[in-house]
Amino acid sequence: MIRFQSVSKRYDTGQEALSRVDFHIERGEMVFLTGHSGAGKSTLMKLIMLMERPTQGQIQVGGRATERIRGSAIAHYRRNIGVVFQNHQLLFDRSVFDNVALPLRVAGYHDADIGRRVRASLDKVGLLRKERQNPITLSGGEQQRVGIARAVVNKPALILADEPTGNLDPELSAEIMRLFRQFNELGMTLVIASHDIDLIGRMNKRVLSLAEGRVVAGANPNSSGRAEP
Ligand SMILES: Nc1ncnc2c1ncn2[C@@H]1O[C@H](COP(=O)(O)OP(=O)(O)OP(=O)(O)O)[C@@H](O)[C@H]1O
Repeated sequence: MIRFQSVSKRYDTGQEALSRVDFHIERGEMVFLTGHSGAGKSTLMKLIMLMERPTQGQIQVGGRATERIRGSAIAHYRRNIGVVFQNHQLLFDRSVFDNVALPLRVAGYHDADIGRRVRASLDKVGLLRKERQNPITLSGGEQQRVGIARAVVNKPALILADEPTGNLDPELSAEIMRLFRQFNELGMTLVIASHDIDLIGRMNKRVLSLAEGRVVAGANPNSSGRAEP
């Protein structure tokens, strides 16, 4: 699903965020991405999203060489990737329903389709009853679940989550992880960047570890990159 081959990224400032990174994530895997602050986790995600381009090396996503994806093809490519952020980036001047509907409206879906898909997605995260509320009236954990419903409403093959539990207490974090596991069981591939070593340890999934822009563990599906219990 995702293959990095000798990928380096140097920003215009001269900072080398990733250095000759090699790894492979198979379709249907759920992988944690970990490493200290500044290790390159967000840069790796931005390269997959085509928000940044590598200075060296090749990136394949879904069997496609991403360097060939340019111009108007980028928006189309991104529709197959759901993104979840720590600060979920909800719009507080619209309802929960409208927030989740946004990617479908951008993609030009018909209203009837939008209604059906948004409700199915809100149902999965347990927020169907709150569709008319403004997200500002929801708790932090509920807001994060709205962000997750929006990320999966398109039924993407791949979900990227950057510190999705950063602001949440341990119980809510575990709940978000249960949701991610359910999506994984439905066949989605997930890459989750997190600092939360305890939480990652309990999930018993592969851990891809970065240190100073290099992969130090868990580069391949069969590598022993699991967190210590
Ligand atoms: N747009 C940018 N321009 C210049 N340098 C950048 C840019 N974005 C990131 N960097 C640098 O690249 C390195 C890796 O940053 P990145 O954000 O990928 O790390 P991270 O592992 O996600 O960190 P954190 O856990 O703190 O979010 C850091 O040294 C950072 O300062």
